[in-house]
Amino acid sequence: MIKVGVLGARGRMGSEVCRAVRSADDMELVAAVDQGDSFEALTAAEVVVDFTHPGVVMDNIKWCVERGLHVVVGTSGFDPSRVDTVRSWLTDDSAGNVLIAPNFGIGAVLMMHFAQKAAPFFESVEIIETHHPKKVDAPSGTAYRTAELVAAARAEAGAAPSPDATTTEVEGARGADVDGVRVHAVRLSGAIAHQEVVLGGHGEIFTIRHDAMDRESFMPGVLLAVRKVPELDRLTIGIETLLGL
Ligand SMILES: NC(=O)C1=CN([C@@H]2O[C@H](COP(=O)(O)OP(=O)(O)OC[C@H]3O[C@@H](n4cnc5c(N)ncnc54)[C@H](OP(=O)(O)O)[C@@H]3O)[C@@H](O)[C@H]2O)C=CC1
Ligand SMILES: O=C(O)C1=N[C@H](C(=O)O)C[C@H](O)C1
Repeated sequence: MIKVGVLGARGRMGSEVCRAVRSADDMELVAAVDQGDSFEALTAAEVVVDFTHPGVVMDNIKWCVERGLHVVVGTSGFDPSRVDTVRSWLTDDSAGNVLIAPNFGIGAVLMMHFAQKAAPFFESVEIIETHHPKKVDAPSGTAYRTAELVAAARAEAGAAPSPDATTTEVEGARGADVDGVRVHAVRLSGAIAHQEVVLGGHGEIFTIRHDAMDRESFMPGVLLAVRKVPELDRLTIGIETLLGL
């Protein structure tokens, strides 16, 4: 039995993770911790799952790895400098391993993978993410990661920047620039988590779209990460390699 602790246990994702862990035959939920609770109960865990807030997740990871706990992180807000900081905490062999995944949905991971593959073949690429209005960060971690992957694939292939003749604009009209890729964030009642990667070429537009209609969709990826993180090498970004991609 893998002993699992959950941080952010009363949140939208944390509560779903607690349910999924309780239902898994090979896991035991030993700690469910949220804002204001003592972290001490987490020391009974082998793996801690964090779905909290971008403002606190770094402290949470540090607390866990210093105690040799492995951490599966779903919380968003990871730019390259945060990733480097986490890596710097894992040089000691006594530290736990960390897996940070911008998205645990199998379809969302495939969307990112296909976008990366398609990106060098089209002149233009932009990303539109749509989320529920209670989401605290923009753009989403998934959109940010997709832009990084798309930009890296285009750079490796020697692709030119997406053409854009805009010289005057109302600020924000063209979205955020992430590594040269435009990312647009929509916040909409009724939405959960949705993303389109739109690629434009000569006389054609190719759209790769993913919709998460229920937070249950993230659970197979979270449970897979919990099972695998103890045997991974220090820091892993995304669950792509766990899926054989
Ligand atoms: N990787 C993925 O597949 C997915 C990632 N996410 C990400 O997960 C994160 C959480 O999302 P969501 O569940 O919707 O957010 P919620 O606000 O519903 O849940 C976050 C929970 O964490 C609690 N919390 C805040 N600070 C702490 C702390 N220091 N210690 C313990 N608990 C704390 C919050 O308490 P309080 O409300 O009192 O502040 C809240 O209960 C976001 O960054 C989101 O983008 C979401 C879905 C999928
Ligand atoms: O806040 C959410 O809901 C989600 N957050 C993650 C992100 O920022 O990409 C994953 C998913 O999009 C849902």
